[in-house]
Amino acid sequence: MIAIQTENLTKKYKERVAVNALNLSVNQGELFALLGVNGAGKTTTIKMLSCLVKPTNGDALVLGNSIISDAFKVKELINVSPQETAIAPNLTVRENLEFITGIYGYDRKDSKEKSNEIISSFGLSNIAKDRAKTLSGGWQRRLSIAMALISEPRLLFLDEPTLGLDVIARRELWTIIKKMKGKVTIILTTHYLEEAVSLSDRIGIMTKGELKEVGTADELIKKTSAESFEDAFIAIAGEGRASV
Ligand SMILES: Nc1ncnc2c1ncn2[C@@H]1O[C@H](COP(=O)(O)OP(=O)(O)OP(=O)(O)O)[C@@H](O)[C@H]1O
Repeated sequence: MIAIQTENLTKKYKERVAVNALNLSVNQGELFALLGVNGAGKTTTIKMLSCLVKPTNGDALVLGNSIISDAFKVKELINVSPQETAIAPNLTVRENLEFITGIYGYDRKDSKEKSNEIISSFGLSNIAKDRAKTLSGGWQRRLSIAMALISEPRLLFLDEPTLGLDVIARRELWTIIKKMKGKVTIILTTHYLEEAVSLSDRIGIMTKGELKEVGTADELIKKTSAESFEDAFIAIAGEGRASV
C-alpha cells in the first residue's frame, strides 16, 4: 500500500521555485528520509504534504486522499513533529500529554489511559511531574514526538528531530524512533547523514527543489561509486549547494 504519492508537486514563491514537479512514492510503514542541502525544498515539501501550504501545481495523495481536495481528511491521518518543539513550557509532561488528548476529544478516563501508555512507551515516568521547560533539549524532543503520536497518526513527519542534541540524546531518540518503525509511516528530514542511514528504509535526495535520487543508502553509494554515504550525498546533492 502506498502512503504518499506525489504527482508533479510544485511550489513557487513568486519567481522562486521551492519544489519543482516532485514525483515521490512512499510505502506504508516505511521510514523515508528526505535529505538535501539548505534550501533544497524539504520543508516546503513537508508543508505541502501536511496541508500547511498549498501547491502551485500538481497534487499528492496521502493514504489515497488528495492534499488539495481532501485536506480535511489528510489532516486527520497525519501529524507533524516540527523542528521547534510544540510543547507548552509551563505545563508538566503529563499535563502536556493530557492537553493534547483533550484537543482530540478523549474523555477523562481515556485521556489518563492514553497518557499513561505514552508515558510508559516513551520512558517519561520519572519526569511526568516535571514542567516541560525544566527538561533538557533531548527530553523536550522526546515529549514533542510523544505528543505527535497521541492522535495515532498513520503518517508522521519528523522535521530534524535531533537538531542540536548531544550524541547521547541523539542515540536515545534513535532508539525511540526505531521502536516506532513499521507501526507508522515516517518521513524524516535531517542534516545528519548517519541518522538517515541508521534509521531509514529509503532515502530521497533533493537538490534545488527536485528529487535527484531515491534508494537505500547502499544503492546510492553504489550508484555514485562512492566509498561512503557522505561521499554519495555530496556527489548527488553538491551541485545544489548555494555559494556562500
Ligand atoms: N515562505 C517563503 N517565501 C519565499 N521563499 C520561501 C519560503 N519558504 C521557503 N522559501 C524558499 O524556498 C526554497 C526551499 O526552502 P525550504 O525551506 O523548503 O528548504 P529546506 O530544504 O527545508 O532547507 P533547510 O535545510 O535549510 O531547512 C528556498 O530557496 C527558500 O528560500
